[in-house]
Amino acid sequence: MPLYIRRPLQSPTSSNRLNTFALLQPSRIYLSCFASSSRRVPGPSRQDRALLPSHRFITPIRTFASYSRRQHQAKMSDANVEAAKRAAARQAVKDHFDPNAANVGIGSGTTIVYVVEAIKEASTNPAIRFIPTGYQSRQVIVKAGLTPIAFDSLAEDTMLDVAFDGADEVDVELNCIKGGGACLFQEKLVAQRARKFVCVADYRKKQDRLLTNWPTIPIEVAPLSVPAVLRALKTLGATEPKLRTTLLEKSGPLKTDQDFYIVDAPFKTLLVMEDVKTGKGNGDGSDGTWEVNRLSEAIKSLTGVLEVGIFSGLNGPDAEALRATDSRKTVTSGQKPVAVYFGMADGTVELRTAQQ
Ligand SMILES: O=C[C@H](O)[C@H](O)[C@H](O)COP(=O)(O)O
Repeated sequence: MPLYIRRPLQSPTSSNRLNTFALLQPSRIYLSCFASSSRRVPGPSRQDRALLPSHRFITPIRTFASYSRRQHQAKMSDANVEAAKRAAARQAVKDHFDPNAANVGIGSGTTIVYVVEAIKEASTNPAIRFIPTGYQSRQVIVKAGLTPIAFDSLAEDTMLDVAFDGADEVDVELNCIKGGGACLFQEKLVAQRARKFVCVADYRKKQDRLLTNWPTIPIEVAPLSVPAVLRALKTLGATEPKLRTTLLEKSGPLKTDQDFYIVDAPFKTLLVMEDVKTGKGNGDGSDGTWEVNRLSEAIKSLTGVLEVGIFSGLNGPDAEALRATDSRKTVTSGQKPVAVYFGMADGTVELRTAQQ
């Protein structure tokens, strides 16, 4: 149902109060702004009313005190999230970074900055080579005074000792959604090349199932294929897949480090394998439910899709063990983390590991 709300645009004073009407609809936001002192706040215009056959009109009375309290709470919660990321990063580095390592993968995003900070505190050994997963990741490595080396400079048989990265959401089986910051292809390359992938995140990312809090699956797509991929995603059950634009919408679609585009596809909350075993859904899309691995494969098979932002299947050590017994060498590399460190709101760090 459309929602008609009024809210202050800035902290109100008795002489000059800025109010705004916002009509929130799924596809449109109407905004009208006016200054008022003591005069009565007008309701929606006739034109707006025509657009709103069944609107709700809410007129909250907001004081300066409640306004600044909200701002203060938002700042506190931002600080909380950053503290959570830092705590998780420190613990992950303490447990998984070996100062004698040869090659270490470094992911992208805001959390990885704390991982690099903790690595730098543990060692600045110039012999350790850090493999970035994109432009921002390389910048973080260079700024920390560590030694970056491009992924394609690695000898073919060289495995990374460990790769650290963030995630947008993680489920109980350690499947991850990644790509919220438009990095996923190089992150997957690096995770698959690592003996172990260690994920670091804050409490908002810790969920039982994927697509619980995080709304969409990011997919990296060749620009030419975007219309066809959008259509195909709808047939797979994505409700309203969208091409991601830059913050300044008029600048057009957002480009990845590969000069590709990102499509964000919303699906119903995904099932884990256990859900399919216990009859919670077919998990193959036939009844509207998708199991994580099945959806990842279905999206990856679309022409024009470079990579999908679901990290699932095997983890590094499991892939290694299977490969040792696989004479045909068909086992693909692991891409799932062996451990996920979640910084919690109360300052503690929770650990989910592959064995749990
Ligand atoms: O595209 C970005 C990457 O997949 C990030 O690792 C992911 O979005 C998590 O980012 P952040 O640490 O900023 O939450």
